[in-house]
Amino acid sequence: MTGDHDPPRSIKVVSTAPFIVRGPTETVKLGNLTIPKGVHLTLLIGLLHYDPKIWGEDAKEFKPQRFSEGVSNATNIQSSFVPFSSGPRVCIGQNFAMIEAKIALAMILKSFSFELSPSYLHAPFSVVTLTPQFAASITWALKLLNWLWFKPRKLEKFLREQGPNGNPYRPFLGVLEDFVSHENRITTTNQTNSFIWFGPWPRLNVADPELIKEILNKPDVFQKPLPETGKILAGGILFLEGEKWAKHRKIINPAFHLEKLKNMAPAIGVSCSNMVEKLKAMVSSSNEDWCEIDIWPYLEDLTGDVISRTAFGSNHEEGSKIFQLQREKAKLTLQLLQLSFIPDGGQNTINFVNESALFPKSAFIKGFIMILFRRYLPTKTNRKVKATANELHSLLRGIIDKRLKAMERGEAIPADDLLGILLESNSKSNQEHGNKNAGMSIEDVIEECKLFYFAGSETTSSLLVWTMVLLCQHPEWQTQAREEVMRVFGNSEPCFEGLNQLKTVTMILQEVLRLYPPTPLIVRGSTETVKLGNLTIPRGVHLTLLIGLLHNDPEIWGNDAKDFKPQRFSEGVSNATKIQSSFIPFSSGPRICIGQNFAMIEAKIALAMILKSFSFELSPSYLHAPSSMLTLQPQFGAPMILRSLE
Ligand code: HEM
Repeated sequence: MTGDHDPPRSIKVVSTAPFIVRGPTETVKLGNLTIPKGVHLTLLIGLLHYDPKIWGEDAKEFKPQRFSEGVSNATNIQSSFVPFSSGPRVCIGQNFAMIEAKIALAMILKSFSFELSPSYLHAPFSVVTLTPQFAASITWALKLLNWLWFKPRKLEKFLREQGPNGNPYRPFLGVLEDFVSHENRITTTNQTNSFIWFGPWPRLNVADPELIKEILNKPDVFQKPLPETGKILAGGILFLEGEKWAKHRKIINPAFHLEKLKNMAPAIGVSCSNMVEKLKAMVSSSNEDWCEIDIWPYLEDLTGDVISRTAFGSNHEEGSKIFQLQREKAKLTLQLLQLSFIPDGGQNTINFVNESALFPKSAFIKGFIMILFRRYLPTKTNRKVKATANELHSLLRGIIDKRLKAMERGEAIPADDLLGILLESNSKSNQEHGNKNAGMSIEDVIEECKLFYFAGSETTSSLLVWTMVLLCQHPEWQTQAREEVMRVFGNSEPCFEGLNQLKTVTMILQEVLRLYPPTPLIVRGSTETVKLGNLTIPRGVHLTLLIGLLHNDPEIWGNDAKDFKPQRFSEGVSNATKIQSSFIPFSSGPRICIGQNFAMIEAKIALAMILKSFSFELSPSYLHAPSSMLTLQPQFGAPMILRSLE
């Protein structure tokens, strides 16, 4: 639009053609009519040009001489000749078109005389020139159709021809039901050769250790599908890819080096000892020497508190507030998903092959729809999620700004917490590249801090709770672990140096990670068509890496695969199975969990402190219901009877 005047605000273009269409953006008066928004007006240029009232009785005749005195004298009604439209949006190319037409005509006239062939049929018809807007709508409609129907059908055919089986594709809620009933039963006997539907994407199950290894070793080819859905809960490195991921990973890595973690061990100890003190107070306030407590919320609080302390050190108070807000936000968001398992009937170990737990489909579908519209519907929960997210963001920004200002003033910033190490590593990266924007932006740092809570607290509390449950179910291992802790630490507080000597505790934690991996499955999608084993995987197929199933496979772990036997790790992880890379609770390859050492140190300190202070057994009210939403959690908590030992 290069006219001297802007088009009238109340009329907007709908399309251009031999006729022109307009639609008012608000109710307007037009002559005697009131035209509300939503009514389209077809401006019939053709009819106008043939109108005898305007052009005379010979309106339909070819009489160029009517223009002999110029356009303005050709009719008595001005603006009746609008082949190029009129007003501010008059055709910008009218002169171009006239020049071109004149040159072409002049050359033809110079070279030829011409007459109509007898075969000529006079049949002018109008081909609508699509406006970009119109074209875009059609393109989008076709894309949508392709996405929802043609592509899934093509992928399905492609997969079936190669062997894998699954339910036929049924768009919309049909495929959701498929997802619900299959994914969550973690299902069927022939896992690896089957797929389920997740929306229009087929998800192929993979539980072969070699294939899983191959997938995880090629993070550029096998990336996280739908990172946007993950970002609803957290941002940061977990959902980054390519160069940005590599940059963040390099900057964050130093924060998780062992010598840094060693410095964080005392802070972890403080959080653990605070929790133990609270539990002791509960026991001593009861009339007996024991007390029934649901240990799950205590462990959730513990791992959040540990991140608050280790991430923000001196700003621990603000860190705790951040944790509360983060948890509130995650809970509100998960409320929208409302997913849950029905208990599996009190089995001793979760059985990933024959798991009969089911999601209530209606709750799932309702939750899924709600999350889809989460950003658009101003529901009470949505508004609360947004307000919480804003508060969280400004708190984090406040802490980071304070630290950055201190750095600018040349003050020594605390470099023994995750945030300090992150900022230090970031500023090193800026210096190395001689560019103050080479590292992460403040927004990036904020996202990474939020991710520490998300990735680090639910996972570690999951490990701790299942460890306690299994130690209740196998009291002989509880006794052995306690004896070891007492041998190593005696009456002193557990410290970093002693953790390496906790062989039995380590074996127990590993066996729990095998049977109850906090992240029982991870998903990838290929960025291009690739060979994977005997299969060709086109882009658009998702791959579900069934860590839980892999950890329970009798062919890998033996016939006692489902039993709790920490002794299988007595010679270390590499000797626990014949097939290497079959134990991957922290994933593997370049994107292996950055916090695995952190998690193990935290779990050992916490467990050592609990074992020193209490003996524990399951309460009769305990219901064994491992439920996997994002991490494996006890759906009905973990009520236990704690007896004080000190
Ligand atoms: C028992 C505890 C934990 C388990 C079982 C666990 C498991 C995992 C797994 C399976 C992944 C890979 C996810 C994927 O690629 O889709 C992962 C990634 C990650 N974990 Fe952990 N995690 C634990 C604790 C932690 C802790 C304590 C932190 C930090 C404080 C942490 C931070 C991360 C981060 C940042 C990533 C993303 C790494 C990347 O993409 O490069 N995790 N974790």
